[in-house]
Amino acid sequence: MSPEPSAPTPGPVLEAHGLSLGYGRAPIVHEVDLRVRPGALTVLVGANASGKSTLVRGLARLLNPQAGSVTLDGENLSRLPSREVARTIGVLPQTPVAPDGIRVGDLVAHGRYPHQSFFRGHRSDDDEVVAAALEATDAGSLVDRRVDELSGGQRQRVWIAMALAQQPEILLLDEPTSALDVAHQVEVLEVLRGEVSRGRTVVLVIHDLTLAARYADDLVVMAGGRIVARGEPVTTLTEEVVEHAFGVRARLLEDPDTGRPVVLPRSSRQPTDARGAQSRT
Ligand SMILES: Nc1ncnc2c1ncn2[C@@H]1O[C@H](COP(=O)(O)OP(=O)(O)OP(=O)(O)O)[C@@H](O)[C@H]1O
Repeated sequence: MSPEPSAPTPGPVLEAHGLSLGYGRAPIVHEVDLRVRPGALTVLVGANASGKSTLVRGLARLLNPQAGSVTLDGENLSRLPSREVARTIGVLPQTPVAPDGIRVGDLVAHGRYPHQSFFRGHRSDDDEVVAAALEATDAGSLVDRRVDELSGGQRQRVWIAMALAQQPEILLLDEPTSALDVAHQVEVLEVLRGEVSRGRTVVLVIHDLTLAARYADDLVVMAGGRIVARGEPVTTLTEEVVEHAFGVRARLLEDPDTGRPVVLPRSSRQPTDARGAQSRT
C-alpha cells in the first residue's frame, strides 16, 4: 500500500511587529502587528488609501520600517541577505513595470533568477516551471508576444505567471485580479488556493469583498493605516465592519455553497420605485 501523502511542512513565518511605514515623516501604516499564517491564504481588504499596498511593501522589504520590524522566522528581515529574501518572498506590486520590448516568455523566466547563480545557471526544469506558470494563468498562447502589446488583463496574467514561476514560499500579490474578467479572476484565485494546498503562504490584496470572503483563510481589514478586523471571513466580515472600513452600508447574505458572506453594498441614495420616482417609504 502506498503511504498517505503527508501534509506539507509549514513554511517560514512572516510577522510585523509594531510596524509603522510611510513615505515621508508622517506614517501611513500605524503600529501594525500581524502574523501571516504559514500555509494559508491571507486576504487584505480596505478602502482606497487605507494602507494595503504600503503594508505589502513593508512585508516585502520594499519599504523600510519607520518603527517596529518585520521578521521572517524571528529574524529581522532587513538584516537577511537579499538573495535569501528574494528566494523566500515573492512580491507582485500593484503596477509592475516591464523592461521595454520584453517578450512574455522572457519576463516569466525572470521569475527563476533568484534560483540561479554562478554555480547553478539556467536548467531545463526552469523551462518546465515557466511553462506550468503560463498554463496556470491561461497565458501559454502569449509566450512569444511583446508584453507592451498585451491587453490589461493579459498583461496581469503574465505578471502573475512570473510571480508563480519564482516559486517562493511566501507570495505577496497586490491586486493581481483588478484587470481580469470574472472567469479569469476565479481561475487565478483557484490557482492561488492550489499553491496554498501545496504548502505555500499567499497574501493577497483584492477589492471584491465577496471573492475575498470566499477564498481567504484569514481576512485582514484595514482602515486608516490600521488593522480594524481580522480572522475567519465568516466572523470578521460583518455589516458593521464593512460600514466602518468602507463608509458604505451593505447587506451580507450567506453563500449557499460555502456558507461564506456575500456582500451587497446598498446605495447611498434613497431606493426608487419601478417608474424611477423617489420612494417615500
Ligand atoms: N510612493 C508614495 N509616496 C507618497 N505617498 C504615497 C506613496 N504611495 C502611497 N502613498 C500614500 O499612502 C496612502 C496609502 O496608500 P496605499 O497605496 O498604501 O493604499 P491602498 O490601501 O493600497 O489603496 P488602493 O486601494 O487605492 O490601492 C495614500 O494616501 C497614498 O497617497
